Amino acid sequence: MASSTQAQKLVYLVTGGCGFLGEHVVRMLLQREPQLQELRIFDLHLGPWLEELKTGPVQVTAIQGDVTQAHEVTAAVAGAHVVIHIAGLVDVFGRASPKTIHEVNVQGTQNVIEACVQTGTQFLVYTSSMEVVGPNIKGHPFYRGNEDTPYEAVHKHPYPRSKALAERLVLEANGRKVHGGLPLVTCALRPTGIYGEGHQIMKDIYYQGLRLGGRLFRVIPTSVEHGRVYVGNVAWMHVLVARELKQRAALMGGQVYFCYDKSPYKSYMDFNMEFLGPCGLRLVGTRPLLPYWLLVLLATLNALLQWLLRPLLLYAPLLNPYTLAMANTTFTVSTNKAQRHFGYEPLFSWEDSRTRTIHWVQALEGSA
Ligand SMILES: NC(=O)C1=CN([C@@H]2O[C@H](COP(=O)(O)OP(=O)(O)OC[C@H]3O[C@@H](n4cnc5c(N)ncnc54)[C@H](O)[C@@H]3O)[C@@H](O)[C@H]2O)C=CC1
Ligand SMILES: C[C@H](CCCC(C)(C)O)[C@H]1CC[C@H]2[C@@H]3[C@H](O)CC4=CC(=O)CC[C@]4(C)[C@H]3CC[C@]12C
Repeated sequence: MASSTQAQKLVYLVTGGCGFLGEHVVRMLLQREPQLQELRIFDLHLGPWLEELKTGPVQVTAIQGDVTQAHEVTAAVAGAHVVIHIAGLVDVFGRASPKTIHEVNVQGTQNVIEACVQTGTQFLVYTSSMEVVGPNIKGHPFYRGNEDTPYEAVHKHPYPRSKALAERLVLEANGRKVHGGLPLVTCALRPTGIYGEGHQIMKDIYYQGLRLGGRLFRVIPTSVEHGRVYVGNVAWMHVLVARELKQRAALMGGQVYFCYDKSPYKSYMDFNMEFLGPCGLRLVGTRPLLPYWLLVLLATLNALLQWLLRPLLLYAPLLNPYTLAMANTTFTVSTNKAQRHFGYEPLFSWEDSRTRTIHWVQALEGSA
């Protein structure tokens, strides 16, 4: 395979390229990566929108495949210069089993690493998550933290545990010799809660509000702040990291970067209201309408019901002990590491991000 210094035209592979973040990364690469010759999009489920991309100057190759199948991953990676590994099972609601989450997120990532090593692909960018740090189950706040802030990361839930294990695999693989003798260069991006066009949870909460007569009810105090980042800026960070990793391997290899932008620090629901408010929803209550102990009880009941009903049906409501703990724990980042290491500045201002997200909600079917 040609090295990046010889080749002006590059082959990128994006795993999970048809998901919420993946689609934004794919579109951003096509718009803003001039060195791109071929873009391979690997996903379990290919989206019909891929067809419209195939008429442009860059060769777009859609590959239906499963990251848990090593041979499928190796075939897709062979000949790629850069792999952006986004595919993952994002489940904090108990829809998938812990085993499946581990297989996709950990074994899938191991397969991607081994495929790079076997085929001689030198650059690997991994989409990790803020969840590899926290919030932890003890409810310790992480307030305006950065990549070096000490924090007691305790992972009991299968999703954050899997992301933490996978991130470690990626970072430990930095420096391994790939086929041909060159070193593998890896790094991991840790988005906080991503929002923007295509965000399924935002959509679910919006429809829930419509069903409740245009109202949502406050259950978490405004004082609990939650880190959020616009999907367009997360995509932009991926494009930049993938580009700069080739030039600044010594500095960036083996590093982690939080994904951040200028989105305001707010509670999860107050933040969502920035978009849902202009779309006709109202958040009832300036303080939580239910005492916290009652929420804990309801969340525990939901978990019990999920377990009891599992043989019959999948009961997976938004509220469970884990999501309650997440929503009720301050976790915000304040860092400029990405700016210092590879010149990242958010591409979209907060105003742009907000407007784009509002337009997307307004265009949803059944919108008020
Ligand atoms: N949504 C969020 O707020 C955050 C997400 N992340 C990470 O970003 C990545 C993308 O997340 P989203 O776009 O939100 O999720 P998503 O569910 O919309 O996208 C994940 C994509 O991976 C694909 N996929 C799942 N299992 C696969 C398999 N076995 N083989 C091949 N493809 C498979 C899915 O089909 C989907 O297209 C994930 O790795 C997630 O852990 C990190 C931080 C925050
Ligand atoms: C669903 C939660 C909000 C509803 C809580 C309720 C029922 C009490 O009102 C969401 C609160 C925090 C979210 C998570 C957070 O943004 C971090 C994440 C990172 C990821 O890598 C994946 C998604 C998520 C776990 C995200 C999921 C929804 C929340 C738990």
